[in-house]
Amino acid sequence: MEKKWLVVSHLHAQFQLPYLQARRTLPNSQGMLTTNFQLFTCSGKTFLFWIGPIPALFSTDLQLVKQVLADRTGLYQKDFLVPVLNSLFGNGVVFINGDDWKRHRKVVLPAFTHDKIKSMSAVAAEVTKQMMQQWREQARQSGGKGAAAEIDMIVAFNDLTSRINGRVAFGTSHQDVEEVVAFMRKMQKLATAATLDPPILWYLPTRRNWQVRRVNKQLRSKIMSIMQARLAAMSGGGECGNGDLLGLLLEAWTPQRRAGAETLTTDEVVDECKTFFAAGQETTATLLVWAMFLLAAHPEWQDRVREEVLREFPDGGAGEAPGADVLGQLKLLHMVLLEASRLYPPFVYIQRRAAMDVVLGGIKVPRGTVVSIPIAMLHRDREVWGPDADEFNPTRFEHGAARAAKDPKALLTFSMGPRVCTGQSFGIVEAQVAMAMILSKFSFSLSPKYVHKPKYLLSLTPRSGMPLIVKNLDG
Ligand code: HEM
Repeated sequence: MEKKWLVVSHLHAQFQLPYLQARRTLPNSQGMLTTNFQLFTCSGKTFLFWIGPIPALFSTDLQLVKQVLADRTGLYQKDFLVPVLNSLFGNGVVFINGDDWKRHRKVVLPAFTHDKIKSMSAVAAEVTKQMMQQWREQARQSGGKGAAAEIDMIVAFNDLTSRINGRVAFGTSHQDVEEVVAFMRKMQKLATAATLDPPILWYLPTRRNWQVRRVNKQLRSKIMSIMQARLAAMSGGGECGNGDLLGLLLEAWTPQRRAGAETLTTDEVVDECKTFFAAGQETTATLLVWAMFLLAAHPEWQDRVREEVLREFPDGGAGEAPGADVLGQLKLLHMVLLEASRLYPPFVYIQRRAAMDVVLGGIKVPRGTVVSIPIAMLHRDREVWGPDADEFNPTRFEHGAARAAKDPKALLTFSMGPRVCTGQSFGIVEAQVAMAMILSKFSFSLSPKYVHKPKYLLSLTPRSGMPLIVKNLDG
């Protein structure tokens, strides 16, 4: 085949769509996803579109996608296409490249060791216990039959993961943690709203852009004050580490970068704090929301998983964190989480930008081209996942993620290759702990008010909330 730009002419109408509009319309619902996917399969899996003046390849060709994600030579780089993401993540490990990325990754990786995940699961259990207490109270107050309450899972899980991530990042005792969390949530809301603006507004001094700057400044000064307080405690003979992310970052902190050393500047420490929260909070909340939705929509699976939880973790509601041995036995729960993350991946798309001219899947790709990787669509490819790709079928993960589809790397919830999610185990364990505890004490079903209309902004969430009727099993 001649190597040239591949332009699928009868998708011309789609090229006209501004990129973000396309982003909003493509994965809107299960039906919409399927329709668009058929459009792609019948017209080739890769096409060209434009983000303003920037050419972009959109591909559902798994082999091409793997070639991009597995690259270790720096051919495909991360890039902020939406400037507000810069305020949300800063120059943290998610968006930087090259030697800077290696240096940052080396500093933050110890935050994700087995021991750290173990202490995180204790925090997750404690915070989940508090949330369940609120649910019980709401059920009691509703006075409804069988002590049930309607609870919006989006609100509940964003609150839960904010508190867990805030405490894991900054330690459990610091009074400022709640404030940092509130600023981060504000920034996330502003960033989400900004993704809907026409791109030209991203660069103009709009009211929203001023707000972003203001909140970013407040956030930075709050993180700085936490850093100063920790340093003061250290100079008074206290512990620097505290075992949390901030402790690790402070160990690597020098106000000036020293060449060749694994050090972080002040701004880089602040940005890594923001990144830890921005990369891990909403993603894990989204995974929990969709897992609960799927179990509410498939009560037979809810019963099966609850049975497993009660067998392996009879003390679930008492608030003890299930240990690694218990989590290892919750196989059905793990399968359900993987299947939820396949059908509703929190990151619907990820992107890279070609750092030089390359040939990708037989297509000549000029330097600067964006490669857009639609994880949600790849996860529903019937050729890869089988004819039931659109169905909820956790048993496909019975023998692990690598054997669930025709290609062992087909599950891209956490991406793959050198830039794979560092918080993968963290997010999964957090979700396992919360789900195990909830399942052991509550049953849940979809509220009649629920409307199935997923929308994708920064993550894939239900457009009008996720109200579930939650029933206290203890009556
Ligand atoms: C269910 C939860 C999560 C999902 C679905 C998820 C998904 C992802 C994906 C798809 C990427 C790759 C992004 C890209 O290539 O552009 C990524 C990267 C990353 N994630 Fe997660 N993530 C989750 C939880 C977390 C948590 C809890 C943390 C930390 C607290 C975290 C920290 C990171 C970091 C630091 C990166 C950047 C890695 C690098 O570029 O070297 N993630 N995540």
